[in-house]
Amino acid sequence: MGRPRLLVVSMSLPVTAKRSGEESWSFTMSPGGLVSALLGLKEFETKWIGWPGVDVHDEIGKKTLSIALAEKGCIPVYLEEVCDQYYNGYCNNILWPIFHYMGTPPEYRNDATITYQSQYDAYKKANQIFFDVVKEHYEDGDVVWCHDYHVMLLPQYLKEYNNKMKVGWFLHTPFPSSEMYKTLPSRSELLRSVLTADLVGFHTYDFARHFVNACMCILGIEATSEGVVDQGKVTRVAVFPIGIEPERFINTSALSEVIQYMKKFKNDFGGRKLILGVDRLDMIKGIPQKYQAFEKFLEENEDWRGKVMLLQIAVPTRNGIGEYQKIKDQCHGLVGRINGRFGSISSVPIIHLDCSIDFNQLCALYAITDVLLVTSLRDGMNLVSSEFIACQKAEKGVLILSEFAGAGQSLGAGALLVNPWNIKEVSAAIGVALNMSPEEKERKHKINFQYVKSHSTQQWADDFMNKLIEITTNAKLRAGNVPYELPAQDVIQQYSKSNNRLLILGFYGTLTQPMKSQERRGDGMNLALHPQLKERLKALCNDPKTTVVVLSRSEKSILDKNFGEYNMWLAAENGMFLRHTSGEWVTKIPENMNLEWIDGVKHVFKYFTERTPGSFFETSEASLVWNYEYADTEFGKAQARDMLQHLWAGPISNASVDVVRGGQSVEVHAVGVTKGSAMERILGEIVHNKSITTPIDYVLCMGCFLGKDEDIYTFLEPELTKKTKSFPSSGSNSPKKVSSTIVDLKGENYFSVAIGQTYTKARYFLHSSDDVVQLISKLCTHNNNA
Ligand SMILES: O=P(O)(O)OC[C@H]1O[C@H](O[C@H]2O[C@H](CO)[C@@H](O)[C@H](O)[C@H]2O)[C@H](O)[C@@H](O)[C@@H]1O
Ligand SMILES: O=c1ccn([C@@H]2O[C@H](COP(=O)(O)OP(=O)(O)O)[C@@H](O)[C@H]2O)c(=O)[nH]1
Repeated sequence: MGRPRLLVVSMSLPVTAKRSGEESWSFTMSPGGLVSALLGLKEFETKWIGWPGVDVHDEIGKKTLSIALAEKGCIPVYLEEVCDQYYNGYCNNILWPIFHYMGTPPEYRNDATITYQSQYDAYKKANQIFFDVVKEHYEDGDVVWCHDYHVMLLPQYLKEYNNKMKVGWFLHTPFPSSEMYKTLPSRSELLRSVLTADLVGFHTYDFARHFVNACMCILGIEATSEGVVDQGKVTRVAVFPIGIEPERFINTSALSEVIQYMKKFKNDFGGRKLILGVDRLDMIKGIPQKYQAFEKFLEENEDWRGKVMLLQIAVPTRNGIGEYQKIKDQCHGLVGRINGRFGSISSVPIIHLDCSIDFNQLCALYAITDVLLVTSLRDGMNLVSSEFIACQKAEKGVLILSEFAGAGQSLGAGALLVNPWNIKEVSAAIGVALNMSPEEKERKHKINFQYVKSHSTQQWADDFMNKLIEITTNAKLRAGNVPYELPAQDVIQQYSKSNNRLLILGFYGTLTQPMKSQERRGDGMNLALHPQLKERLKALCNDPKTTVVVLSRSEKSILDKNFGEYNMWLAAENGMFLRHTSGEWVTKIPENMNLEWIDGVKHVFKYFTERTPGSFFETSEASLVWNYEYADTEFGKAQARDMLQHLWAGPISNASVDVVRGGQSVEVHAVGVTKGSAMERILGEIVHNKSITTPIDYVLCMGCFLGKDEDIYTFLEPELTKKTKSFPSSGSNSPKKVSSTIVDLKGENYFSVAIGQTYTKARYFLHSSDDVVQLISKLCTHNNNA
């Protein structure tokens, strides 16, 4: 199968257009790492959709620019009147600062036409325009790869239009902690849209974790090991650290023109050691902090004055935004002060250039640099660091790298990592770098060079695309496996044919009334059997051919109260305790299970229950569940998030427990306590107790279970039970071998059913416990007729 065509969508095209005549256009390369990185995508047939950097209002202009761009594989998106409020406003004045921990900017007060809402409206409109262009150029089978915070609504628009589209979204900036993200007024809509993509990618694990946390805290949805699940739809969240195209830098720095530049620059710098900075002139890059640290270094190291210089390439960016003007003025002020303090007639310590530079010159500078100084206050990745590593020659330079750049995680081992806010620390690192031995420089360089060489842009893109294709292909396969609505007729037919049936039923959400029709209670929930089930269940339980087990996370007393009068098996606390209603409870807690954490957790649950009206918690011997279903939803979510933080910081920090964040609950239990893992013990007990001789030839297993408990559905899958299972016998710790003939399941006599969810390992689903009532009624009718 050939590679699919790739539609890359990003705010900016790789080239910025400038009109040079009515029908003619010239182009320069757009600045920034996103463009540098994506230019490396050589192995895909790619069309790049984005803004050409200019507004074009006449038809001739639009047409000629489209033609000129088509030759470069680019398709223009004209943003026209929304451009300013979209790009300068919502993207770069609202999302950018929040994503980089610079806080939510206050609304403009002096211009009533520019409000938070007007900028968000422009954002929506612009995303709609991007969508229109994608729609026009999309061909069946294409992969649409959306880039960055500028197009967070695009995945939703695309999926609403055509759910079969393969859509990925990658964020090039940090994704902040949910504490910061939640200040964004449109936080939920943006998250929900991004979650419609098939794959969501980030540069680092921290960013991915923050994103998943935000989804859990803000949308109240469940996280899985692979991503997040929202209303049955799984969105994969994964980490893909971007790289550069190393050969491009290695080869360029070997060009004779570049070698000439190297000689020239060395000569120009008069033998002084060179500290280099290459950044867009952006607040996040920490350029003022860099200057302050260099000033401190010069202050404290008189010997180095006149022997070292800092060259800062401050690439112009986002000039339409006031904050970017301010940072420019601030930098100029600092440079003036420092040069005034430490300069001489023949030289100044800092050269600050407000411009881009030619690629060959950039490579030459990287090659002769003694120290590359990266002081980003926050940075998605920072490709400049990798580019510097790739251009090094025989005499190696040192990388000083901010721990707040994504690159800190990849290149930290071969760099001097610093906190850019700590001026003293950065100043000290400058000293260490300038005095580092050639051997140490070589050692550090080697580590990083290996990394840069082996983590190219192409590799990054391949990894993302392969994952996206794998996911969408599996999703297609899975689509065939999506559970079917339970075929009641088959359930009854098989039931009537069988002689030894096993019914495993959950309680909460399965045998209780559907949530909405239950009364809200302030004092916790009085879990109660659905009133319409009482008589019917009794009839089933009394059928000698049928064994009924209620397997619940609830504690013994709740099951006693609801089911004590029925002829059935009760498995409380996910199978930790078991009894037939005619007998006593038997403990199934493994002897070595550590339960010391219980009291601490109970304390935290009590604290939050008292402060969250409508919430309640269930406590049992090996697990606790805090439920906020009847509390205010938003407040409950926020409390759950705080609660988790308290738990991790205290009572469970070293305990072997699993913490499961359900839809509207937090559950803590000893590691490995799942319904599936309890099945062996339960079956062993039943088989032993009933002295079963004929195999179980019918299983109906229904529940509204947490993801971690869905192992119950697979435990009895006919394929798996073909193998011999060993069940521990009653009162003995040694497993008793029970042959697979104890359960004789084939495809048609095994029904695993998830209630109210379609993202499940179960074969079938039912909408709600009302359907369970219907089904059990039908089974009873069969009993009566038989
Ligand atoms: O297009 P601009 O608004 O001028 O900004 C340029 C780009 O800045 C950001 O780049 C990020 O992407 C890099 C590559 O992944 C990463 O190394 C860096 O840390 C980020 O800041 C922005 O995310 C892009 O959308 C802009 O095009
Ligand atoms: O005059 C210049 C100097 C550098 N760069 C490039 O800008 C990118 C900066 O990427 P980085 O990831 O470091 O930060 P970003 O600007 O994307 O935030 C690098 O590829 C640089 O080579 C540029 O476009 N023009």
